[in-house]
Amino acid sequence: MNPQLRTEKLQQIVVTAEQMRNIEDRIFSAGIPVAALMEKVAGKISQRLQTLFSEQQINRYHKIGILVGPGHNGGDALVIARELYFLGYYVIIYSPFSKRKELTEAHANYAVSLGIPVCSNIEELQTCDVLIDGLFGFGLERFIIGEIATIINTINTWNKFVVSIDLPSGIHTDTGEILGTAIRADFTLCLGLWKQAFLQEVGLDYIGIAELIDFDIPLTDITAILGESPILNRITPSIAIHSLPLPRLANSHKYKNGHLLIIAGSQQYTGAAILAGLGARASGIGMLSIAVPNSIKPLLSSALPEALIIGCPETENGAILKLSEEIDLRRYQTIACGPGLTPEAHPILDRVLTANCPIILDADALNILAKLNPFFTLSSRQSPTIITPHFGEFKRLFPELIELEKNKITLAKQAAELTGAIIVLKGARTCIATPNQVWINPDSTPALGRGGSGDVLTGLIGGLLPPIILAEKPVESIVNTAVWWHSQAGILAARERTELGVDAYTLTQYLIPALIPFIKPRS
Ligand SMILES: NC(=O)C1=CN([C@@H]2O[C@H](COP(=O)(O)OP(=O)(O)OC[C@H]3O[C@@H](n4cnc5c(N)ncnc54)[C@H](O)[C@@H]3O)[C@@H](O)[C@H]2O)[C@H](O)CC1
Ligand SMILES: [K+]
Repeated sequence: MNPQLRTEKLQQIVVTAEQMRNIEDRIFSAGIPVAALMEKVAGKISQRLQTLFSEQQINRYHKIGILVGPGHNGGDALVIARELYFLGYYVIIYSPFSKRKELTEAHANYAVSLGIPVCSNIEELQTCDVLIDGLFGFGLERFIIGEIATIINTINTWNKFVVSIDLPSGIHTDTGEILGTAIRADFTLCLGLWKQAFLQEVGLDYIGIAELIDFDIPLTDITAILGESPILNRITPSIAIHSLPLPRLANSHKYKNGHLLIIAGSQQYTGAAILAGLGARASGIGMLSIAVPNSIKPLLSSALPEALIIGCPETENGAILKLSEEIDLRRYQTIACGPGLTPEAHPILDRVLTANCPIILDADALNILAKLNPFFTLSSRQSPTIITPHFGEFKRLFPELIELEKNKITLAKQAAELTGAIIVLKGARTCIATPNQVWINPDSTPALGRGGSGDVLTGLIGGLLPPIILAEKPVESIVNTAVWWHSQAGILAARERTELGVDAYTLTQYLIPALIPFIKPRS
């Protein structure tokens, strides 16, 4: 297989500890000796460490401490210690365990025979410039307590540059939970396949920058364990780009690119409607209509001159009372409803739920939905429904699920199964769940954690959907695209303006620039 295609495919795959073990068992039964695989893997890590060290201006005069655990994560660390030693680095080994797995023990003995220094007291590592964490990998099976916990806590207080092998020691491979305590890494080199922990939010602050080290696991072995269409997937740039309605047909016109209706805003939250409109603008939507309370129509018209702004009767407090007579829901390929509505706009949700096109419900539409028996309401819909809750909104919608389950990925999947809706559970690792599959957006930025970001996303999803509906393609892939694109815009904006400089309006201005590097110009 072409190496680029392989890399692309691997970036999409996610495994649990059990699945990794099963895949590993298959390759061991096929004939590769465990020791040979460890050499190969640790050799690749050593190569990557050399480039990483030079990026970090770490040279052979710096001292590198190697933390060695009892299992094969520790074995990897010892092979790395040996390779770095041969390359001329100043390494020192520390292994606070009386018992080690046989192969790990053999590598420890060999390292000693070579004269690599070993220390017996954690304090001796305090003079190191870098620490390589090989205490535990995916074999961590219980809480870390006692002396090992103290060692990890001590290391964390030093603020050294730490590179973890496979996972930061102490992180649960599947849930990302901290099992008592965990190493706070600056960099984590995940081995072979992405473990679920990297897509969970709880462990993110411990993982640092994460990178996958491919060690040539045959794709057939991966497929044998995960199946042809795995349930859990990572969104990759090429998957996201592939679903965009590009290039446009040469004879395209506005109606071919679809018509979106956004129902949003109130006197209190005018900006939410504008931000959703600007999100939709970046999608390239053919026709954009925005229904708002009458009194804010002039503001919307000046912010979005290309859109058709429809003023609606409003309540005393300036929320939409009912949709204007001129709105015929059959005219749109998608309706996005919610940003800035306020709960007073509750009568309009009943009407939106009757629409025969895909609908996106966000913000106040979700708060209103929470009071309407969400399971029944959503599962009664015939056309696709996309809901975009953050965790707080999700809790209000599905309190029954939260009582039984903590894992966000599982929660989103359960909600999708029970409602038939596409659940976009927003956060640092947004997951998009349908009844059959879950996709996770693996890259984002905390810069997006501020008011208005979600309104932009709702508009963007809304604007991307109509051409997909007209082309009769499945809707979920474009939802993934919108989530990925939105966070790429945040990442680019944060890079150019710092993490403080990404207000929601600025974010809308980065949507197109974030896409440009990924799009081939029409030749
Ligand atoms: N994926 C692969 O194909 C390869 C993985 N490699 C590396 O091996 C580890 C997994 O190795 P394993 O020996 O199964 O597990 P660990 O090293 O993570 O540790 C298990 C070891 O630790 C003991 N233990 C577990 N929990 C605790 C605890 N809380 N306190 C104390 N001790 C604990 C347990 O009893 C075992 O003895 C993987 O991550 C990779 O780094 C291969 O090198 C290459 C192929
Ligand atoms: K580790």
